[in-house]
Amino acid sequence: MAAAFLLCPRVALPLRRGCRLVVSCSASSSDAPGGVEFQGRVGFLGLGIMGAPMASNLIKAGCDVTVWNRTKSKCDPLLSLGAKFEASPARVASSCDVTFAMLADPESAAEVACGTNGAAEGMAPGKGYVDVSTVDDVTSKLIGERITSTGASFLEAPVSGSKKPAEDGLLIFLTAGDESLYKRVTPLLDVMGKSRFFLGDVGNGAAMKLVVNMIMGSMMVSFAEGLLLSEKVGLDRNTVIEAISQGAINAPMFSLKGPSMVKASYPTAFPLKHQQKDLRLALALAESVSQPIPTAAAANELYKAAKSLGLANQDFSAVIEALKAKVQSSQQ
Ligand SMILES: NC(=O)C1=CN([C@@H]2O[C@H](COP(=O)(O)OP(=O)(O)OC[C@H]3O[C@@H](n4cnc5c(N)ncnc54)[C@H](OP(=O)(O)O)[C@@H]3O)[C@@H](O)[C@H]2O)C=CC1
Ligand SMILES: O=CCCC(=O)O
Repeated sequence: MAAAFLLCPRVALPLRRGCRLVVSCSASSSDAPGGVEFQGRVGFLGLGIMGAPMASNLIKAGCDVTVWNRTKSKCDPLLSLGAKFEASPARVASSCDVTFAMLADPESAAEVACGTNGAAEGMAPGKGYVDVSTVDDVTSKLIGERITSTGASFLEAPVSGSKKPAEDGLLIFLTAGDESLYKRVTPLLDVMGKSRFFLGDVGNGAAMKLVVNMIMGSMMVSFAEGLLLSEKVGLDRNTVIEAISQGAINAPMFSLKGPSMVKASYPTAFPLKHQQKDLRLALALAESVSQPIPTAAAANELYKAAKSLGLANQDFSAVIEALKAKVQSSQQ
């Protein structure tokens, strides 16, 4: 799809009221060949590592975007790009046609949607709420029920892809819920992402996201073990990374994170605390259907150990430090 964008660029036409975003590339909006358009005002709640670049891409595409963030100063760069500000999620929702939310975890996603001055208070028939945070299916259903009780529509749409894909508009949306809202926001998803899946009922998007991140969390631990073993047996770790990149277990994550892990540097793209949250939620999901996931359970213990070493806000690749600490404690 990225290649298709090169051949068929997206066209953004801002109007006086709201956003008239015309996606002229049928490859990016295959369910409406010949182009689809979104008309209306767009709200964005939560301007962290992911939310800020996603909202920024919507503004750059010509959308009329209104933002809110708990820490207000994080709105400033978006306001400089032309965003409007409202003082609460409820006010954003009542002034916008569709509101996106990118919050840290189930607790914050539920609070921002359903709490006092939360988005639900500003919702009404004809409006839509799209939660792109990574949460569990139970939380997503709770948010969905509260939003739809106002007559508004709800779509869960967690994303694969990290800080750089968010900046580059190359995320992967794993959506579920109201299909007409999905179709309505397709042009917006295609500004922020390179692909999208519609998975049916609310909960399926959350479950898909947790499965993907469960695999990713275990892969990272296995990679970290490999790097430490390589070092112990005298192999050059950068050569190990290069050899991996040529073979069947090649993954962009290894080439991207490996060189900085060798240098014990963990610039944050995906915070370790969020990876541990996703493993915790995946374990609960597996428990709910009596599915054993012992490798993920072991990986989760290492992320918990890394958090207790003060690494919660570092990149999740810092989990390697928990393995190093294990070696040190076994030598004492
Ligand atoms: N980073 C990544 O690579 C990816 C992250 N995700 C998921 O996306 C979500 C956001 O991640 P990311 O942007 O990295 O996280 P950040 O920690 O950078 O941002 C979290 C956001 O949630 C807000 N927040 C936290 N607690 C509350 C609360 N109690 N009330 C209101 N707002 C709150 C923060 O506000 P404040 O600024 O005030 O702290 C901030 O806007 C998470 O669910 C994560 O798992 C998904 C894909 C990739
Ligand atoms: O939830 C975070 C996912 C990070 C990624 O897909 O690279």
